[in-house]
Amino acid sequence: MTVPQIGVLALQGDVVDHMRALEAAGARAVPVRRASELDDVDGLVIPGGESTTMSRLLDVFDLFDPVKKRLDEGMPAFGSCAGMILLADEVLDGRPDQRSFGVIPMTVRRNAFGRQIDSFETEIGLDGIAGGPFRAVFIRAPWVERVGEGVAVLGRVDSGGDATAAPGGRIVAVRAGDCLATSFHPEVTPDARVHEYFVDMVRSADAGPVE
Ligand SMILES: NC(=O)CC[C@H](N)C(=O)O
Repeated sequence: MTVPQIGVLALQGDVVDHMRALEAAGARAVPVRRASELDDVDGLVIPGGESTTMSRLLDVFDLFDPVKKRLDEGMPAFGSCAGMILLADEVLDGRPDQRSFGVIPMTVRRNAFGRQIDSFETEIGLDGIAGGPFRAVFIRAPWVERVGEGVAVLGRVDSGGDATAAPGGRIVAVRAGDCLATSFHPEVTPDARVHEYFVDMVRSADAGPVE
């Protein structure tokens, strides 16, 4: 597959920015609003927005189970912010009725930075992404408090002396197999490297494991 077709879950959130970033990264981007539209995609982006609302809309549009099925079958996915929350298998400070796909074994705390500062930008290094630090934009962002087996930590934010943070800072970017998740919003900056990284993941998933 030279030009992968990547869906952006288009129920709510910053869909258009992700589509533009995916196209800039060499993919064809399509919005996904109904289950049949999942059939044609090689990967899926779950955008930022509000995870509680997205969880509800996934049920209303009968999309939760079809998306979960494709994810369980190994479809590559990238979740940013609310999308990260939707990929987690444990959500703290969530609403009791909010659901997530549970494909990345990690504990995510919603609005975690909110108690310190609502929205902020900072430069962070990302493992596997060359070319120097990445300008990361955090908007009522979650952080990751636990990563399970098979989850690689790709990026952290300096926790500014926060004694409850793990050494090295709060985890804000992870990869588990063909799933990628960031607390921040790479789609709002012109730097397409995170989307390029995901597009490469989708290409290699299609090629299958290296023998
Ligand atoms: N920018 C975002 O996606 C914010 C996420 C939001 N706080 C949530 O819990 O879903």
